[in-house]
Amino acid sequence: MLKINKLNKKFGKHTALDNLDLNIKEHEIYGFVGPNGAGKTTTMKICAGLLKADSGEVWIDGIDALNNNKELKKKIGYMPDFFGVYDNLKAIEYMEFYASIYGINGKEARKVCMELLEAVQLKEHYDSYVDSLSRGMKQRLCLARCLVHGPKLLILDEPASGLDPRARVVMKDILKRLSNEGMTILISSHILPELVQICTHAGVIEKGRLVISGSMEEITSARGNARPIVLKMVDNQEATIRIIKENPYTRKITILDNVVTLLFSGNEEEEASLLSSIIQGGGLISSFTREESSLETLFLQITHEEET
Ligand SMILES: Nc1ncnc2c1ncn2[C@@H]1O[C@H](COP(=O)(O)OP(=O)(O)OP(=O)(O)O)[C@@H](O)[C@H]1O
Repeated sequence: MLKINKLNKKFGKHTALDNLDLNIKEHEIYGFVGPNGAGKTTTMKICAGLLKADSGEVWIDGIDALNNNKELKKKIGYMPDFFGVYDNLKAIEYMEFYASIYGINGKEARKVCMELLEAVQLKEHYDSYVDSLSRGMKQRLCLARCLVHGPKLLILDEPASGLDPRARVVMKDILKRLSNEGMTILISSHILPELVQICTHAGVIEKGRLVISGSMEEITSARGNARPIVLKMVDNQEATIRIIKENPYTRKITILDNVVTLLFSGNEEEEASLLSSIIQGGGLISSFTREESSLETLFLQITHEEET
């Protein structure tokens, strides 16, 4: 459904995309994960025909997307991370405005728009002003607007950002339903546990390159049995970190606030010995657990890793 070959984009001297390859098949919900500035938005904007690439190819449902903007627009629905809404319009007027852009008018527009409002759980709000809707509702309205012309590929840039947990669950359910109905979805997010729940496939992008891609199972097992030790430091962090770094079985260490994620090659005994030396060294920690390998730890490993 979406095939990207050797895509390149520079902003001045800065390389945003560096020979990026990506392949998403029909009906996949593909999570696009990467740290700030990795190139997610740039990739999505190029796929949506909003930004010119320097070189490379993008194929969407058989269309050469970089050279066929008109056909491309019919194939995709793009929801940006920051979206404008028309606050002085009612929800149904907002939808019908977008429908008219695609040549859908009158009774047909009303029917299509009401169906879509129902699909995003906003049917009862069809007559409400957009500015009276909550952030989650506005985001769902924006999603409904992206669907008005029946696209085959949805490109969603951080659709859950700024949403409270309940609104995220609603958004997730809607996306799952769309996928079950045949939609292919490319979705970027920093909220990694959420991507794990919703996505069938994922890829991690860093510095404009795809560093890993595949089904969720393939990805989480790709790094073997890299089950990290996660520990929470309460006090004397410097001593704890020094002791961990000095341990001969420490392979990689990631520190985010007071949480250390550690790739450790030792067995259970060596693990216990590490814990004991941290405590003897004056480190105060509130938890020390060996976790399952997950997309989140993999992401940390790939993107924030610090060689020891
Ligand atoms: N219009 C622009 N002009 C100059 N540099 C840009 C422009 N747009 C993006 N960049 C740079 O290109 C790189 C990739 O940016 P991009 O927005 O694609 O990253 P991202 O993965 O979407 O990040 P985030 O998660 O923060 O949204 C960054 O270093 C960014 O600063």
